Amino acid sequence: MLRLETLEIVLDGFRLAADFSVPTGQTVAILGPSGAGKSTLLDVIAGFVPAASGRILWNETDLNGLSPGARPVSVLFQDNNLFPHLTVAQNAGLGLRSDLRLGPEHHQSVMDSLARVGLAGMERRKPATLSGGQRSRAALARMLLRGRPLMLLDEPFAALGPALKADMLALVADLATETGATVLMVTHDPEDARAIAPLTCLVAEGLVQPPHGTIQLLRNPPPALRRYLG
Ligand SMILES: Nc1ncnc2c1ncn2[C@@H]1O[C@H](COP(=O)(O)OP(=O)(O)OP(=O)(O)O)[C@@H](O)[C@H]1O
Repeated sequence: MLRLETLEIVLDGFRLAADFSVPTGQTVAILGPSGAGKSTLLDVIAGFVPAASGRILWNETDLNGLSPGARPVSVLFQDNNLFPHLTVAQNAGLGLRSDLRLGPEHHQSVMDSLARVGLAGMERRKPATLSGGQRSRAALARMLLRGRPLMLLDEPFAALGPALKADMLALVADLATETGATVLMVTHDPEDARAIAPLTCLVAEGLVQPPHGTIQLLRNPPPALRRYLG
């Protein structure tokens, strides 16, 4: 279980508070206005930004003070964070070892993960030769290989067209089910939440609200969400 316990984030004039739990294996959408703090929340959980106070617990372990690499977390950003000079297989392989010293068993895992995300046969390609969707798939393969139980997605598919985005969301949902991962996904699109996240946290007015049922929340939005949805 992920627990944010009286968590407070303070950055210059910006403040954000959170106090709730997410059960293991759940997929939660993080929805809210621009500048509300959605990305900052993920950055704090991932360890890129320190919390001002409170605890971030993963199965009773406090993550505060652990470096990003030591946390049970992998992050997928919109730009996919692929290295242009590395092949698809090498980019994925970074999920296993950051120095890319991979043995034969690692190579097999890389091939398996690329096949799982639909990139079989593209192992030797460079990111620049891939479509946007294929780049997202390569980043997902790396995430699979990292094998971390907490997946943080920051608007990963915002640049993709609707059909491709739907495919990628379905792939994320399948991978989360297969691996039992807990997923927090920042999105601007309520339809993304509806598609794969049974629960949604609304971020607005300095507060990350505890997860609510997505369908119920969107059917009967509180004032802050109604303002955001327009
Ligand atoms: N390193 C930082 N130092 C100071 N303020 C910051 C820093 N990073 C983010 N902020 C501020 O924190 C607030 C929240 O930003 P954040 O990017 O988390 O919002 P968001 O909800 O993800 O927005 P968007 O939907 O537009 O991506 C903003 O006011 C931003 O300017």
